[in-house]
Amino acid sequence: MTERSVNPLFSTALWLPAALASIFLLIIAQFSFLFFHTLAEFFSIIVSFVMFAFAWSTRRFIRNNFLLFLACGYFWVGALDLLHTLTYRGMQLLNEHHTHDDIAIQFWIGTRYLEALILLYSPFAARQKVRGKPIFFLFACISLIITVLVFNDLFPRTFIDGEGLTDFKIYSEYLIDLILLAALISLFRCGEGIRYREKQLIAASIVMTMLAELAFTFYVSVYGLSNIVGHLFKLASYWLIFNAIVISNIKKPYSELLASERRFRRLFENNEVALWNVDLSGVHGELENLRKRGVTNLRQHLYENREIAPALADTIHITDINTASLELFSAETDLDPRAQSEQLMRTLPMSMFVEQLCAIWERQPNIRHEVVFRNVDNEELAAIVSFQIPETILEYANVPVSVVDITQRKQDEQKIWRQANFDQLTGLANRNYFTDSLSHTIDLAERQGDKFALLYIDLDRFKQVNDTLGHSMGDKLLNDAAKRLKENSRKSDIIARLAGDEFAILLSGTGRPEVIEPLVTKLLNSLAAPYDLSGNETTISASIGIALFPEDGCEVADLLRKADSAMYKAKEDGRNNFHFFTEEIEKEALRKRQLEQDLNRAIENQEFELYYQPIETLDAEVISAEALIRWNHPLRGLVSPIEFIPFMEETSLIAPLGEWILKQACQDAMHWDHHCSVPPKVSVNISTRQFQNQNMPALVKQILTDTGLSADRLTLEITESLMIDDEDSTIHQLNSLRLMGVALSVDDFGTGYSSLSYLKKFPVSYLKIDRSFIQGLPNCQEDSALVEAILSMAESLRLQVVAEGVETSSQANYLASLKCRYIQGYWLSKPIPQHDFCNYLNTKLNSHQSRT
Ligand SMILES: Nc1nc2c(ncn2[C@@H]2O[C@@H]3COP(=O)(O)O[C@H]4[C@@H](O)[C@H](n5cnc6c(=O)[nH]c(N)nc65)O[C@@H]4COP(=O)(O)O[C@H]3[C@H]2O)c(=O)[nH]1
Repeated sequence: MTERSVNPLFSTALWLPAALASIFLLIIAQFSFLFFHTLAEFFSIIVSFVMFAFAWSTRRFIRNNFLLFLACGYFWVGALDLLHTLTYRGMQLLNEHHTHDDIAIQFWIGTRYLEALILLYSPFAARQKVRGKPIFFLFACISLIITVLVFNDLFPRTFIDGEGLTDFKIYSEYLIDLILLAALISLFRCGEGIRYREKQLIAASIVMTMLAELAFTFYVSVYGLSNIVGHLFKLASYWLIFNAIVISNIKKPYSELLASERRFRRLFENNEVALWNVDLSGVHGELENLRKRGVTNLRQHLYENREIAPALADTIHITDINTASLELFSAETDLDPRAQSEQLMRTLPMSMFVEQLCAIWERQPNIRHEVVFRNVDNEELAAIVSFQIPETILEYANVPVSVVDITQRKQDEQKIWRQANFDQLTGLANRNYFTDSLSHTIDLAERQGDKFALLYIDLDRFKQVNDTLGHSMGDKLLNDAAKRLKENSRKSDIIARLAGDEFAILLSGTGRPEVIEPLVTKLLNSLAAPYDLSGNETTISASIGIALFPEDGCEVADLLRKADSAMYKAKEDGRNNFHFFTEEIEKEALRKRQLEQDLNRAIENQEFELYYQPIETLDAEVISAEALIRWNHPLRGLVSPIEFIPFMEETSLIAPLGEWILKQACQDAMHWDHHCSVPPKVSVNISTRQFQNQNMPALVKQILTDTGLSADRLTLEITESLMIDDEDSTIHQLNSLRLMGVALSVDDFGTGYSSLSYLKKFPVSYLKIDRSFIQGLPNCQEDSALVEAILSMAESLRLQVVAEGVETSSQANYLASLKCRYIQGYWLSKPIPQHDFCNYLNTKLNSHQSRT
């Protein structure tokens, strides 16, 4: 309900006392007019003084300018009314000269002018800043002037005995009524700062005063009826203004307090944050006692007297809790909340309580703690406990403490932290956590002069397990390997999975190889033991590189890199091995890094060039030419592919270079078409990596289309290792190439794997007997036997054979005697630059033709 909708003028509580008082005064008037007059006037005088007392004493809290202005004015109105009452005829309190009708009425008129003007100006005062003392002084002066005028007979006559009221008196009353009318209008038009309820009551009060003034224009005798009526109106007017100013202003703070209490109670009850009202007065009292006993450092005192803190904790009581608190305490709501809260309080950590005591002691304004504790169901909870230290002693009895349950947030944070720092698959630390720990261990070891070792572990040929048994089995193996690493390490060691099949261990507290070696051997042995992958028994080995702190480095990246390089060295040394980092490894790694940079630049600057080595029949007919790459190094001159091809195969650089070689070789073969009468085929070496990482049939098809070379002019030289991989995708790619018409040749035949069964599966056309078997011919019996066996096997499988590395005529003749049709080697020609190869072909053709 709005304030405007309640009209205070219709309230019985307002009119009933006024009506009763009027009846009472009317009865009195029948017996003694003087007594009636005195009572009626004293009522208004008391109202005026009470108004002033109330406004003056509350001016700093209420800050109501309107009220203060009115009250200051009414104080002096009351004072003048007192003079009016005391000078009334028959009062006999002053001497005879000063008590007669005219003097009392003069005071009356002067006072009413003052009152009317106060009411006229008060709405304007409501909008200004009113300073009490000057205003009070101003009204004091005006009242003094009126008093002086009246007592010195300087005030105009208002009443003449026997004649009645003078014109001055009557017209003054009219004028006062006019001023009051103006006050009424200004109250509603200008009184913006005044509450509507107050306005209504004051307006009614003004109307009553106006009626009173009118009544006072009628009497001839001061004891006449109109005088009685006028005084009753005045009584009503003062009663109304008293209600407007005093009662409503006294009621207001109480009703606001009540509303605010209700608001806060709602806020307390319906708050989603757990709120406890805690009685800290006991604690406060005890702390004050300690202070009085001369304790200056509470923390120190509590440390020296351990029993104090728990004793103080016992003085704390929870006086109130809200519903959110109940949820915090227990899932079972029928438990006694107060008992639960007391029990919960006891589970809060004492360290937190000591901190809070110190904060109260130091009079810190706010206290905020993150705590972990157990609720009545013994569940672990995390919460933020916070409260404000009260300003006054009284408030210590009721300190609101908020307890925000952050258990879920903590769990989420923990989960996120685990995800960010631990490997999901194995539960080991991840690279992030490991590098942080490494950095921390370095700092600590530097300060304490400790040593430690960093182990970099890589599983050998893990990819094969993954590819053959599938990723889930690969994951299981990684998991089992991680378990074995954990089982064979100390608790203090930090074990991490850095990526894929790479692990690392931080062995703190030891940097001595004689201690590390047995441990690493134990790790290698445990990793090499068979794994049961859902029925498939699999073995896998590992290679471990070791870097030592501080000998090998004092930086995280440095140590990791060096342990990694040492691990590669262990792999090169035959796997299932470990290697400590050495300077030589570093140099080798540096060389490789340099090479990688150089090769990258070489690809960009097109520093590569193709040479061709002919493959011929024994009667000198060039049937093909093998493309062999050379690197025109700006400083080193021509660099052999032996130096860089294996390295490029390790990195991803082989793909762009292999593509360039294939395209260039096809273009060169097309060039021979135009410059040689019998152009040969072209043979291009393709590394295993290219088949694994690229779609070779698509690439070959694209290049053949781009260059215009027909597929039957192209032979791809592949290694045995590619076929031994026996992957579906490889078989598929080779079949596609063969179907396109591209011939396949097995390079370095005989050096690879013992099983020859792959020859049945793969669509190969040529076998190239490795140079190492040709070198011993014709004298070495073993080589001769092997070459003979290869030739006879090839014949039965209908495969063509090329003998590589033929350097002498005796080798060539011997091969001819064995019916080997094709040969390649320095005996025929060394690899020739592309721009000279046409000459070679033409010369060869001429001599072949002249011979035939
Ligand atoms: N001692 C001796 N050596 C002879 C004789 N006849 C040929 N050679 C050398 O034997 C290598 C034959 O090539 P490969 O076995 O495919 O072995 C090649 C091949 O595996 C690789 N390679 C060369 N060019 C390429 C290429 O374009 N792509 C790829 N992927 N690998 C290539 O580099 C290896 C070495 O190539 P090169 O140094 O050019 O060495 C060539 C060649 O110069 C001989 O009578 N006596």
